[in-house]
Amino acid sequence: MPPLNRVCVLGSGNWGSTAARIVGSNVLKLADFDDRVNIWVYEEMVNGKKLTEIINTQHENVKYLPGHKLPPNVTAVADPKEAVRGATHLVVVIPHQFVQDLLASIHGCVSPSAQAISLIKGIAISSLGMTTMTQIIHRALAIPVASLSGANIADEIAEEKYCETTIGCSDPGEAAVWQSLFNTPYFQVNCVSDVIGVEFCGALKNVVAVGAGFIDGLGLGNNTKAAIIRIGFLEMRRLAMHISGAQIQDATFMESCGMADVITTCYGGRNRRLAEEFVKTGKRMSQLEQEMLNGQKLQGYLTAGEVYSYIDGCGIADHYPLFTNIYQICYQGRHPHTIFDGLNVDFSRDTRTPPLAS
Ligand SMILES: NC(=O)c1ccc[n+]([C@@H]2O[C@H](COP(=O)([O-])OP(=O)(O)OC[C@H]3O[C@@H](n4cnc5c(N)ncnc54)[C@H](O)[C@@H]3O)[C@@H](O)[C@H]2O)c1
Ligand SMILES: O=P(O)(O)OC[C@H](O)CO
Repeated sequence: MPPLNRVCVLGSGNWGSTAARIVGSNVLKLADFDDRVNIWVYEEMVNGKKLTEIINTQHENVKYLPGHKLPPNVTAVADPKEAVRGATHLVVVIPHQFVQDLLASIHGCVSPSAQAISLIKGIAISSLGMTTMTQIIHRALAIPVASLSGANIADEIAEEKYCETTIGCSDPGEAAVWQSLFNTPYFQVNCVSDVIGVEFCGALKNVVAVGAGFIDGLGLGNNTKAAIIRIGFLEMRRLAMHISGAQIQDATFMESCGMADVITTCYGGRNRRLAEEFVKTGKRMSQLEQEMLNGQKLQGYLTAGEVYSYIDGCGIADHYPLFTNIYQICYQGRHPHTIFDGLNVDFSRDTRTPPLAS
């Protein structure tokens, strides 16, 4: 009999713990997967005890996903090298600012026949330009990497409220395996071949969420927020197409990872909530993150900085007035009302859809 596949979840925050809950339950139904699922936990003390010990005895991540039990076959491991040992399927789900350090810590420990999926919403800027998380993981581990992103507020999924998600995977066989690991009656997975398009959507919507939070903080209404969502969505698509061109499919933007995620994040996400407080209190985002999130991390204001450094470096910032305004409000002390400056951009030539025959 061939050896069983084994999953390791790298990350145990709000979404990481929720993903481990889903995968931990699904592997029990899959004959070719080992029941044991390791979850790498960035170790910390919670109420005088190690978080790994709490998870392994109470089967609950009391700090990042309180009130929801993890299946007992999910085992918390503090050493990332030990966590990935023997894993055939890596689920990478940590805040994007920590991914490089994590990958360095497991260098040489991952089986060359393993594969990975990134649930991270973020991008990175390097001398190579703007890179996605699947590209970074692939470069570090030299294994195939898929992406998963969608309108997925973790707390709602932990409560098993129906939603959809999108997996981007170029190999249909591997996509089917990832789907079997994640799909549940309340978490409906749709697979597409556009790996990078899925993750660009997930990363860039966090910047739009910051803009939506500014609108809420200014006390403006639903129509105004809808305008920011529409323009933000078009800037997301324009930037993704600019960077990866033909690799990205227009249809991806209509999946859960695209339009649906922009909507949910602009109404219910952490980035939106803290951006609203930023306007109301005048505090910095990093301070609000520390005060309000109990260790959870924001991606949106960091991504706004990364996006701006890229578009400014390329001399194309004037094609992205909303992203530029959000960056300048976050980092340069501009008043949130300036979010509307220069938003009358023509996006009509961005679509690749041919005109309908008359
Ligand atoms: N929470 C959600 O609703 C949600 C949904 C979809 C996608 N995501 C994405 O998933 C990714 C992970 O977010 P999350 O919500 O699971 O995390 P989180 O924000 O809830 O928690 C932060 C995590 O980072 C860990 N951490 C802190 N310092 C660290 C360090 N130096 N090195 C490594 N880890 C450290 C903490 O232990 C904790 O596990 C992000 O890219 C996020 O955008 C989140
Ligand atoms: O809480 P946020 O703003 O990090 O968003 C969470 C998810 O990405 C929504 O799909």
